[in-house]
Amino acid sequence: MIEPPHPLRIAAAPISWGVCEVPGWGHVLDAHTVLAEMSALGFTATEFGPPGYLPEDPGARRAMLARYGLTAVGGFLALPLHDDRDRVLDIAGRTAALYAAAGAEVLVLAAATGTPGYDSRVPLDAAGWRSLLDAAAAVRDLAGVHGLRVVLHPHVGTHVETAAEVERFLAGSDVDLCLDTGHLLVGGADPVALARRWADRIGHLHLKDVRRDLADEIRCGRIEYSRAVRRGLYPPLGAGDVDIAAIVAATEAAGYRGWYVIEQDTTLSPGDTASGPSRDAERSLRYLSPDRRHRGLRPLEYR
Ligand SMILES: O=C1[C@@H](O)[C@H](O)[C@@H](O)[C@H](O)[C@H]1O
Repeated sequence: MIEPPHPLRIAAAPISWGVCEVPGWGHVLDAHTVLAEMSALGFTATEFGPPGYLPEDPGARRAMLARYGLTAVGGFLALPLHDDRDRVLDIAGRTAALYAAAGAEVLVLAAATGTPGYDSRVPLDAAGWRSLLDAAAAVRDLAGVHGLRVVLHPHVGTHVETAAEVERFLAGSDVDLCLDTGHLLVGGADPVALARRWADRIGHLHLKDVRRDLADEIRCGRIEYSRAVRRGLYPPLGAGDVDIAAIVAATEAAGYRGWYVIEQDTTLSPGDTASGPSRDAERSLRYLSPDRRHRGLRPLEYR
């Protein structure tokens, strides 16, 4: 059993406190509350959350994070890459400028369908795929001008969702991957196998654990994605069916030195406080912590 040879760069994300880009997703806690919770748990970096959650002025955004001892990792941006290229590039360009000026490193792109939410989609045809791949490369170039790394995030209810679509994207593009362990498993991929096979294409990581029973129900169409999230699709790291330790081992062995963002997508109801999500985030942090032994936990096995 080996501990990783250097500290992992661990970061938080607002989605773990229910802050999501999907309209009507659930009760939204104010940003100060969420940042204070991250800080109290010892996080020193975070993703941004959806547009409008943090100040739109980059200096104000950076200062707000700094007030809680946090620096910027980057953020998630779901755009209909297959459609309306000018609009997509306009939004991506403005977002990249904001992210970079606020001190971020990475822009996490998803291939949105164009309809809100992630509960349904119609797969793309060949022409749609060509536009998607082309726009992803254009976003990568645009954001590169600002010094940002662009990665494509496979996501349920987007055009890069299933195992075959992830492979198709990787084979057809040189834009790297945000390996989101949760969405990959829900989409039917094996995140450990993928982490090993495409280790040199991983530009960013979202660590999620998943309940496989609910993931199977989503894939069979028995339950909508948003309902499965409400029913606890994503438990804290170590409490679900994803072999997180094997994934970290694979990426570390391949020389990955980027961020490990802990994400436990959740929804809150009116009246909910931050305490439930914070308890879960603490549990995930403990799962990843190198001093697990001192906390009475079994060391992670980095094979
Ligand atoms: O994985 C993710 C989503 O599930 C979620 O929808 C987004 O809010 C996150 O930022 C993203 O990283």
